[in-house]
Amino acid sequence: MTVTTEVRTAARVVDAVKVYGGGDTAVRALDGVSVAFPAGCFTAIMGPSGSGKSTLMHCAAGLDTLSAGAAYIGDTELGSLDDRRLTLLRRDRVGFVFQAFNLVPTLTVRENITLPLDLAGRKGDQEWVEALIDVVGLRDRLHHRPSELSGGQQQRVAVARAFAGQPDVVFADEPTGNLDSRSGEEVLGLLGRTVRHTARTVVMVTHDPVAAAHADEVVFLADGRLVDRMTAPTAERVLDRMKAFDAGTSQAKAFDAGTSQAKAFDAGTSQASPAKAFGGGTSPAPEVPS
Ligand SMILES: Nc1ncnc2c1ncn2[C@@H]1O[C@H](COP(=O)(O)OP(=O)(O)OP(=O)(O)O)[C@@H](O)[C@H]1O
Repeated sequence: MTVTTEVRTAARVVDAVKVYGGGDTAVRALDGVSVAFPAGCFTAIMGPSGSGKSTLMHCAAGLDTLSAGAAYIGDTELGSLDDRRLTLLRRDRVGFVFQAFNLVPTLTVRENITLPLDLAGRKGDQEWVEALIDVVGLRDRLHHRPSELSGGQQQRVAVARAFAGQPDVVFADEPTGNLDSRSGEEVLGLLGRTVRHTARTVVMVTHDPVAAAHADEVVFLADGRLVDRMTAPTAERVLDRMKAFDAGTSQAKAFDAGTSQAKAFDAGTSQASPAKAFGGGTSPAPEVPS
């Protein structure tokens, strides 16, 4: 007897193309990417600077739109949704962790964790929220404000907030970029444990092979294309794979004046993302419940 196990897909893009700008200055940031992020897995997206990692994440998460192709959360095609439905989908079915934590400074740790539920007017699953608080190890800090926490603790709050509404998928954009290596390891361990213990899904963009090694699988982008995948990654193997990119692009890099431009765009998009991620409005900080 043959037993086939169907792997559910939490998010995917099909033939994804993203072009920024037009005419001579058009940049093809995604050039026909098809990739599925399996449910219950921790996937890292890696690739050289400017390869399209953030663009892929933003389009897969519904923070930006594709020029061609399709993006799905579960079976929902994002291009078929109007702005209101897309905002609701992001709020109810997607969690986000950003490099800059993006906690609301005037709210306590507990209020920050339950913010997505409060904004949605949902009570959520109390047992799940209490378990999350224990998993992130912040029970004795629940009444503190973010400014009273270390960077690592703040990011642990952001991780708990991302999972609070039991989303289909949590997207993490360089979640350890602002942390020292020890706090970074803690946050990555936490993401990995949450995926394994709760069968939730995480998709993480990172530059760091050590961070990528926490994932179940790494997908590699180069020049807006999916070029490789690696299961059961180790930091050494990921580093070796990245070195192969470096060898291939070192000549081109000598003439590359585009990197700082990419960073500037990055700064722009990561500023814009949190507002959309937590309600879709234009104000960067959500309203504070009294
Ligand atoms: N808003 C934008 N307008 C124009 N070009 C953009 C914009 N955002 C990104 N790009 C370009 O698209 C390409 C892919 O950028 P993206 O930020 O997705 O790459 P990345 O792999 O995340 O880079 P990094 O590792 O440096 O953050 C780059 O060439 C970048 O310059």
